[in-house]
Amino acid sequence: MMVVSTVLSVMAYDYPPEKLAVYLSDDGGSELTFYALTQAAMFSKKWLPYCRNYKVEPRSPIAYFRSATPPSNMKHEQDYNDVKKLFEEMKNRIENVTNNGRVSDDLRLEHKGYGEWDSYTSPRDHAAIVQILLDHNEDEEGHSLPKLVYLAREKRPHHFHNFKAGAMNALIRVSSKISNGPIILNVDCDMYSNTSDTVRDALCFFMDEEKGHEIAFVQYPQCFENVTKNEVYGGSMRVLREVDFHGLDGNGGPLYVGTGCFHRRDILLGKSFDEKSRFEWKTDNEHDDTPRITIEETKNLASCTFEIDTEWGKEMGLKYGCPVEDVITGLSIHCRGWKSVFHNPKREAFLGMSAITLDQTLVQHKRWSEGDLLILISKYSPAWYGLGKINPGLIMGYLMYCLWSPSSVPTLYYSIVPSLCLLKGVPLFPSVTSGWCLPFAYIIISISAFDYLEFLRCGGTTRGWCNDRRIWLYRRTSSYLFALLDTILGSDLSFVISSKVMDNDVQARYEKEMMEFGVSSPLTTTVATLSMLNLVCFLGFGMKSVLMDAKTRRVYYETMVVHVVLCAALVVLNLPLYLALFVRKDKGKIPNSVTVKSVFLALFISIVFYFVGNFTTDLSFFRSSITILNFQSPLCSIQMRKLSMATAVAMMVLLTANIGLVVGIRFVIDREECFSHKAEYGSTVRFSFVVIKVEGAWHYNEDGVDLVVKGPKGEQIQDFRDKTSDKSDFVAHNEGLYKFCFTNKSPYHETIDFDVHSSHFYNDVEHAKDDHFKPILEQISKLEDALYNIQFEQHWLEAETDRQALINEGMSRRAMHKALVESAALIGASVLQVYLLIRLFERKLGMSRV
Ligand SMILES: O=c1ccn([C@@H]2O[C@H](COP(=O)(O)OP(=O)(O)O[C@H]3O[C@H](CO)[C@@H](O)[C@H](O)[C@H]3O)[C@@H](O)[C@H]2O)c(=O)[nH]1
Ligand SMILES: [Mn+2]
Repeated sequence: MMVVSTVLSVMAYDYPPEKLAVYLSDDGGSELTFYALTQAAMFSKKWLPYCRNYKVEPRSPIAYFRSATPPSNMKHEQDYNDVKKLFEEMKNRIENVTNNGRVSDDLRLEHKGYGEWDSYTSPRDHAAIVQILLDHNEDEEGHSLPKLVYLAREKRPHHFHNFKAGAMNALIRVSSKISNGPIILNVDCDMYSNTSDTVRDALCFFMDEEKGHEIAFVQYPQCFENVTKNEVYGGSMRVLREVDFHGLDGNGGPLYVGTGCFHRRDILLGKSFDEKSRFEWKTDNEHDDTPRITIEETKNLASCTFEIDTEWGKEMGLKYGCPVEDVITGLSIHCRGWKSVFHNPKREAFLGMSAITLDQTLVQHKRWSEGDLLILISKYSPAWYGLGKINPGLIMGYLMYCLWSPSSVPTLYYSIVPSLCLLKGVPLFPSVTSGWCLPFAYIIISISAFDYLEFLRCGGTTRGWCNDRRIWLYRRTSSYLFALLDTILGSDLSFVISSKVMDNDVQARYEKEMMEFGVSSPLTTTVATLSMLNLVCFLGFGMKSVLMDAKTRRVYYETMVVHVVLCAALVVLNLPLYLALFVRKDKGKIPNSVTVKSVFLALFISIVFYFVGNFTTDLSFFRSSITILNFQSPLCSIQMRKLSMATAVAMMVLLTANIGLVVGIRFVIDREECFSHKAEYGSTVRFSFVVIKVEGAWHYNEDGVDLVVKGPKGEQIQDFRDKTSDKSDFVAHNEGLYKFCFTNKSPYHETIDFDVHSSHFYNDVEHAKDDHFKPILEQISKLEDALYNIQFEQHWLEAETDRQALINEGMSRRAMHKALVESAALIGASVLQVYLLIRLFERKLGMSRV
C-alpha cells in the first residue's frame, strides 16, 4: 500500500500528465507489487480527476483519507465517498493478495504481464521485467494519464547488483527509451509527494534564465510524517535541514541525498559543465524523437550483463561501490562544475517514514557514516579530489559528513575516560581554581548553548534537544564507531534496507516517545555498556566522596569539576536508558541478555581500570602516596602489586594523620644562607630542598641554587650546583654540627623549602643489651625510621607540588591572556560570519524573487 500511495501521489502532480511518466523500480521483482501497481493504475482513473477537480492535498490517498475532513459541499461529498469506497476496496484487494502471498490464478488472467513471472525463481534470481501499464491512457473524464511503467531489473546470484545505484541506473536506461524526459525525479518507495506543485517549483530553478543552466539537481529536504513532538531518535534532523543544507546551498549546493531530488538526465549521465552550452527546452508536447523500441530491447537494458565493460557506475549514472551512492554521485556532479539547489518550502514537498526503533536508527547511521567515510578515503574524496574543483565551503560541508565516523574516537574518549578518571581520582582537566578551567568551561557552555538555541530556532523543543543530544551520543559511540572499525578492518559494504514493517506495539511505544530497544544487537549492547559504565563511575565517585573527610572532598571536587560535570551530564542524558535497563517491563525494554552483558562489562572495565591503572600512572590525585610507593620499590613492581592494596590504605591513613608532623624550613634567600644541623655519630642524615618561588622572574628559569654540605671539621661532604630541587642523605662519621650553605646566583630573591633530619640506627641503642629485646627494638627502630622516611618524602613532594602549583599559576595567567585574545578573535569571526550570512541571505532572497 505504501508503494501504491507513493506512485499515485506522483502521478497526481499538477502538471500536464502527457509530459509525465512514472516508473516503479521493484528490485525484488515481486508479482505482489505488480498486482498492487495494476490496481493503482485502475484507481488512478478515478483518483486523478478527483484531485484535479477539488485541488486536494496531499495526493497520496492514504495520507489524504487519514487527515481529510469530509467535505460540506454536496457534490464534493458524493465524489469523496465514491473515491473513498473505491480506495478501501482496492486496499482490501491488495491486502488480501499480500496476505495470501501470491496472486491467484483467476486474478492473473486480468493482465498478460503475469506471464513474466512464469520463469521467476526468487527476488535474487529473476529475469528483467518491463511492463507498461498505462501509456497515456485516458482517465474517466477523458484527460490523459501519465505513463506508468513497472520495472524489475534482471538479478542473478553471480552478478553483483550494486543495490540502489544499480536499480537507478537500469531505470535511467529503460526510461530513456520509453519517455526520455529531460528531468528525472527520484523518490524512495517509503515517501510520497505532499505538494502537487513541486514539479513546477523545481522546474523554475532549472529554467531560470540567469542561473538555470548551471544547475544539475534540485534537492528537497527529507521530511518525515511520523516524527513525534520530541523526536526520541532525533529523526527529523532539524538543524541539518534548516541550517546546514541552507549553508551548503550558499556554497555551491546541497548534497544529493537520494530521494526527493530532481536531476537533469544528461548530467546524471556524465555531462560536464560548460559555460557556453545552454539547455534547449522543447516547446512542443510531443516526444516524437523518442526512439520507439520493443519491450524486449528495453529488457536488455535492464539485464545484468549490459553494464559489463561500460562506464555505468563509474562515469555514467549513479556511482557504484559506496553505501551512500547518492552523496558520492552528487559530489562527482559538483566536481564536474555543476551547482545544485536546496529548496525547503514551508509545506513539505515529500514526506517519508523515519526509523522508529533505536536499532533501525543506529543501523541507518552506520550505513551513512561508513559510506561517507569511504568517500573520504576514496578517489573522490572531497579533501583532495574536490580541491580546486569545488568551493572550499562546500568541501568543508562534505567533510562535515565524511568525518562523522572518525568523530567517534574523541566522543568515545570523552564519554569513557573522564568518567573512569573521576572514579579513580585522576584529574585530566584543570582544577576549578585554576584559570585553565575557563577555556574548558567556555567551550562546554558556549557549544551547548549554541546548539540548544539553534535547535529551538529550528522549531525544536527542549526535550527534543535532550533526545537529540542522546541520539547524537549513541550514534557516535556505536554506529560511527562500528562504521570506522568496519572500514579499517575491511568488512564488506552492505546496503541493509531500513525496515519498513510496523508492529502495532512498537508503533504505539514510538508515539508515546519511549525508546525502543527490543532486539539485542552489538550496537545496542555498546550503547548500554557505555551508559552503565558512566553510571558505575558516577555512583563510585559519589560513594568515594562521601567517605572522604571534608577537606579532601573539597579538594577532590575542585580538581575534578570538569569530570563531575561531564559524567553527571552523561548520566542524566542516559536516564531513559537506565529505565529501559532496570525498570521498564514492556517488550521495548532492553533485553535481559543485553542488561546482564552491559552491567557485567561496565563493572569489569571500571574495576580493572580502578585497580590495575593505579600502578601505571602517577598522575593520581593521591599523587604523593602513589609516588612514595613507586619510590620505595621502583624495581619490584610485581611485589608491589601484592602489597599495593594494604600499603595504599596504610599510606592514606599515614598521609592524613601526619600532615601536621612534617616540618621543614621555608626561607627567602638573597645571596647566601647557611643552616646547621646536629647529628650523632653513625646516624643517617636526610635532607631535601626545593626552590619554590623566584620573585620577579617572569619566566621560570631552571638555574636554581647551589648547596654545599660540610661536616663538623669543615670537610666538604656533598655539593649541588644549579639545582632547583634535590634530595640526598649521608652517614654522619663525626658527631657535631653539619652545615648546609645555599648560594643564590640569580639576581632575584628565591624562596627555598629545606628539610633535614637524622635518624638513629638500632646499634646506637645502648640499653638494648638483652638479646630478647634486641630484635623487637630493632624492628621498632626500623619502623620509626621508615616513618620518618615517609614523612621526609612526603615533605619533599609537597614542596615540589607547591613549586608546580606556582609555575602552573603563572602559566595559566599567560594561557588566560591567550585564551581571552583567542575568544575575542573567535567572537569577532562569528560576528563577521553572521554579517556575511545575512548579506548572503539577502542576496539569495533577492535572487529567488526573479
Ligand atoms: O538493493 C536495493 C536497496 C535499496 N533500494 C531502494 O533504495 C531506497 C532507499 O532505501 P531505504 O532502505 O529506504 O534507505 P534509507 O536509509 O531510508 O535511505 C537513505 O539513504 C540512502 C543512502 O544514502 C539513500 O539512497 C536513500 O535515498 C535515503 O533515503 C528504497 O526505495 C529502496 O527500495 C533498491 O532499490 N535496491
Ligand atoms: Mn528510506
